[in-house]
Parts: sequence; structure tokens; C-alpha cells
Amino acid sequence: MRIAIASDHAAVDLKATLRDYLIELNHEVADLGPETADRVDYPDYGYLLGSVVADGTADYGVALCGSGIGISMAVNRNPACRCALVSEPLSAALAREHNNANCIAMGARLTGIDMAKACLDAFLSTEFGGGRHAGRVEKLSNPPA
Ligand SMILES: O=C(CO)[C@H](O)[C@H](O)[C@H](O)COP(=O)(O)O
Repeated sequence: MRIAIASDHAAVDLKATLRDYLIELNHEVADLGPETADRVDYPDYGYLLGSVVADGTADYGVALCGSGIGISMAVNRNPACRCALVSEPLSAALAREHNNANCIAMGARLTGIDMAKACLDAFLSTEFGGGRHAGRVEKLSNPPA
């Protein structure tokens, strides 16, 4: 799969670890930055990640910041993105099965490397369930005015 990954300064190390892990798993990975731990603003990287998922350049996005909260909010500002903030694998799987999430967010200051990898594994190995979930996900693309 084509997977884009982005973070802020708080998650640059976790980003590098997960990027290398995804490459090991033979995914095509685009690292959108940042490259260093110099302080940056998570909205800039969340918006960038959202744009490459929305335009189809990436199948999935991985969004990381200190808590995962700020960058997940930024990604979800893009109406084409359904970004799930998770900290354990069951939520990661449910985000795919029930919500057809196309982005996963995690917090580097809260979630360890092994748990983050387990969340990624669950996310990437779970298909959208469709059925009763399809209409609900469709409604997410059509909020009331
Ligand atoms: O958005 C966040 C909080 O919801 C992230 O944890 C950020 O990484 C965090 O705010 C960055 O904080 P810092 O004190 O500037 O490193």
C-alpha cells in the first residue's frame, strides 16, 4: 500500500521508527516530515497529510504528535479524511471495520513503540465491514449545513 506519514517535533522519532517498520513490511512510504526535532506546528503537517490522502497520492495516512490529538484534529479538517486517534489495537481495527478510517493518529508521548506497531498492524490488516456501517460513514461526508 501507499502510506504517507507525518508528525510534529514531539513524534519525529516515532515517525522514523514507524516509517522504517512500514518499509520493512513492503509498503510504499512517503515521509512528509519533519526531518528534525525542531519545534513545528502540528496543523501544518496534519493538513499536508490530509491533502495527500484526499487526492489519492496515498491510500492511508499515519499522523503523529505528542498526544495524537492536535494532528488528528488537523487531518480531520479535510472532509475526505477519517482520522482515528487510537492507543490500542482493537480501536485501530474498529476504526477500519466500522468507520472506514483512512488515517490513523497516535501520540508519541503516550503510546510506546511496540503498541504503536501493533496498532498499525491492526489498522492495515482490517477491511471495512460495509453493510450497516456504510450509510453511517457516508453521512460523515455529508454533515448538515
Ligand atoms: O497537539 C498536541 C496536544 O494535543 C500534541 O501533543 C503536540 O505535540 C504538543 O502540543 C506539542 O507540545 P510542545 O510543548 O510544543 O512540545
